Amino acid sequence: MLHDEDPIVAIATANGRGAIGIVRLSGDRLEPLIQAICGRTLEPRRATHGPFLDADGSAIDQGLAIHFPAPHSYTGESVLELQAHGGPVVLQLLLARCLAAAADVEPTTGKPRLPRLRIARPGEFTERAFLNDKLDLAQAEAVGDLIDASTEAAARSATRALAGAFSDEVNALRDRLVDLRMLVEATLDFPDEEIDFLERAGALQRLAAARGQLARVLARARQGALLRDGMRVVLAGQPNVGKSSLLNALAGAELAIVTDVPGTTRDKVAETIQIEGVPIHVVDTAGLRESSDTVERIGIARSWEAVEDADAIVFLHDLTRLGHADYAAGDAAIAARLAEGRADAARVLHVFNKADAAPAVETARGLSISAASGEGLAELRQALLERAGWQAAPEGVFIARARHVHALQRTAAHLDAAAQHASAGDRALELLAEELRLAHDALGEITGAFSADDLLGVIFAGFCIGK
Ligand SMILES: Nc1nc2c(c(=O)[nH]1)N(C=O)[C@@H](CNc1ccc(C(=O)N[C@@H](CCC(=O)O)C(=O)O)cc1)CN2
Ligand SMILES: Nc1nc2c(ncn2[C@@H]2O[C@H](COP(=O)(O)OP(=O)(O)OP(=O)(O)O)[C@@H](O)[C@H]2O)c(=O)[nH]1
Ligand SMILES: [Mg+2]
Repeated sequence: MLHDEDPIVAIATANGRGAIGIVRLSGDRLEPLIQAICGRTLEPRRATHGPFLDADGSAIDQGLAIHFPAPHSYTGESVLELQAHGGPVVLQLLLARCLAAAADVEPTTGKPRLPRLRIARPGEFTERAFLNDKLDLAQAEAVGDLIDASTEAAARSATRALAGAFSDEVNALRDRLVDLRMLVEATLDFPDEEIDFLERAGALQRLAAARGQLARVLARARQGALLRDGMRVVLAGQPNVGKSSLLNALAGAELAIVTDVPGTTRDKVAETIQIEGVPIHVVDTAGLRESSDTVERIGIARSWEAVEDADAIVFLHDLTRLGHADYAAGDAAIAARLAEGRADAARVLHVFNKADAAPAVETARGLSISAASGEGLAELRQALLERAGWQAAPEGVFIARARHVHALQRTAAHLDAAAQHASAGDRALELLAEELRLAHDALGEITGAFSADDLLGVIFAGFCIGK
């Protein structure tokens, strides 16, 4: 599972640029290396100040060394941390020294004194933590999500998932499914009893309760996935309606060029903003119109590509020009093209700009805003959040991935099928058992914990059917 010919290979990385940088090693039998680099043995888990020695005995740096003997470490293996000054050169020297020391051989026997040491692959420390049961899969993924978090809310929810908030919910659900499966599997051994027995044992209420709990976890996982991945919003509309002005107003910075010349924006300008901690990837586009200018035509083609990719489209209109026939024709052409795309009515948000200079439209037609004065922007932010499906206050949310949402959806589908097989019309006990097994498998994919042995263990421990 470690993808290595030699399972005791140790891995190393050098991280950090700034005040402090760490060379971190994980593997087995690190003691000879500690002796070589630190010139002494280290008390377990105690930070010790001293020189990091080069091969000739000179000091590469003075720093803190910590040895975490297995299994009480991040990876569950023996870990050595050399906490040095955070300059790239000093860290590279230290890393090279570790690799060289590990390549060193016993003079008398010619055998290496250390396990092979190589540079770690990305994520390999956390992968080893997972393989050694220090973290489950959802927690290991949360480590990556914490590091990549683009907003404070995303970071906090990743920390919650890393601490096990998501895994705990999944495991509670799994325990319910295991209980149910035990009952159903036991019933299968008594053909006379069938579903009536399960009914009397309360299995069907338990199934419904598990389904309800799953729906709540799914709703929270969806919120978590939104915090992680955010939503792509495209600002589209005719030239000069104020798309670039709106991007700048939402971002609070002069990102895109604004002029009164129609056709100012030639290429996409993208920025990630956050609304209540939800990352919103906003793309400003070239104004949509018929054009004979080569460059502008390419820009407009890119606008349409952005529209295709978007989760939501802000179709921006200009209140000051609503009455003009040319303008109305331009908007109608865009609306027609939007209607050709995939499920677009649901993705399009009509927004009317320049409310500072012309009367607003009635709210049924869309939001009236002013990119210039800021009027209506709070409502627009709320409307975007609503489009994204954001409901929760971020406090309770744990980070999640599309993979988790899909696994939960498949679990839900199998539970629904199980309920169908349990129902009066169907009463197919074997199929009910099979759907519960599939639900259990799908759920187990989230934490990576599922294996058939787990379930068999529980069944054999919980029941003594005498077979
Ligand atoms: N210096 C340093 N800081 C770091 C890390 C690291 O590896 N090194 N981490 C890297 O991501 C994170 C902290 N994660 C860690 C998780 C577990 C253990 C650990 O020693 N676990 C042992 C003992 C637990 C205990 O005594 O409470 C264990 O699980 O047995 C260490 C760091 C962030 N900060
Ligand atoms: N009165 C008023 N003028 C605005 C508002 N928003 C933008 N404008 C003006 O409208 C003109 C066009 O603004 P832009 O933001 O460049 O418009 P655009 O939609 O990006 O235009 P293209 O890039 O050409 O497609 C500029 O003169 C802006 O100052 C607004 O809310 N009120
Ligand atoms: Mg523009």
